[in-house]
Amino acid sequence: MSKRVLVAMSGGVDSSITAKLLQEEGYQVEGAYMKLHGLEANHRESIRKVDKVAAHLGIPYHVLDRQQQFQELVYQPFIDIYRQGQTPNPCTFCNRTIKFGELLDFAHSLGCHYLATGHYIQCDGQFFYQAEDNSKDQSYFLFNVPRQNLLFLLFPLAQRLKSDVKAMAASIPPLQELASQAESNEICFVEDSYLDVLRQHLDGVDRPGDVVDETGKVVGRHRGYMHYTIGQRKGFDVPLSHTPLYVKQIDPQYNRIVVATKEAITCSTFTLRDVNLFFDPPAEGFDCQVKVRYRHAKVPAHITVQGTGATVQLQEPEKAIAPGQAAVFYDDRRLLGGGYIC
Ligand SMILES: Nc1ncnc2c1ncn2[C@@H]1O[C@H](COP(=O)(O)OP(=O)(O)OP(=O)(O)O)[C@@H](O)[C@H]1O
Repeated sequence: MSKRVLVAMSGGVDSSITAKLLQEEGYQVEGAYMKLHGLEANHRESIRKVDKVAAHLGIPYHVLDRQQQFQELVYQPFIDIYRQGQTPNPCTFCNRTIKFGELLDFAHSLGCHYLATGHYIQCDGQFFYQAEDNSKDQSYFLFNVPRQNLLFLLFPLAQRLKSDVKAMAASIPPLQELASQAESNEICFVEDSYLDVLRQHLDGVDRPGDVVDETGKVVGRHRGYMHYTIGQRKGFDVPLSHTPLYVKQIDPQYNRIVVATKEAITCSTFTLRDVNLFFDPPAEGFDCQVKVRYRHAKVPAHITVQGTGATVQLQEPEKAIAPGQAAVFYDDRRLLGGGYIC
């Protein structure tokens, strides 16, 4: 009997082609759409597309309401972390707890052997590897998936280029509308700016405050501390400075940001919390390459793990080490794990 797979279907082109490819490979496919955020109109439109794709493929699909879990495990932490003056990475929370947590449990409860998504990532059951299509590689966001769950994951787009996936959809009449739609938002519940989301829940998002230098001297004004991320160079006003200044520290208690020169914001040692690894690390630590932001290049580093935390020692100092963001470890294209910057 063919193996059963649950495909996480968003109504987008990637997961629709994922379902099609698996069906062509002989899997018995069913879909699942999850209601995560509270944007009802978006759900209606997405479910309409899932329904159309499922009808074309002749597969059943489930609509799961996971709004409460999403609120608790992804959305509220996102708000809390910004309020604390840090920069969260909500997709990594969702991937750990919902997409590759709850949804995998649901797949197993149905009797499916595997869960598949339209992520651009490779997986051999033990490790993730960066996708063939570098421009779409989503490995950074998957560092926190529970290690034991990798055995049950399938990613048919691993070796594909986004352009080929779109071309494939464009050649199938019921999927054509998916091929031409714009890329989905980076964060599914942020329609325009993350600040609009924060404004719905917090006072003071746009409360101006002082910009100070490293000695504490007031040198300018800012628009509200939640507008900033460590390493940011724009969006605050320091009238008398002739050198470019960057955000070095965010002080939510006094609604202040500390700015400094580029040299002063670089650092080569920092610590991580909530570390997740796909292998057992040696006691003396290990060498790897680290990405401290999604769009940053990897840099060589040595990692020492202590309990659920770790210390990262970079070979060369980096700027913009932002608390709340993920530091993700690689061995060339292989993803080793990562943690959240303290
Ligand atoms: N609401 C959802 N319900 C079920 N699965 C989802 C949902 N949102 C995303 N996914 C799954 O997670 C994958 C990656 O999500 P992401 O938001 O990065 O979408 P994407 O790269 O634009 O993919 P797609 O074109 O399938 O929307 C999707 O391909 C899909 O398998």
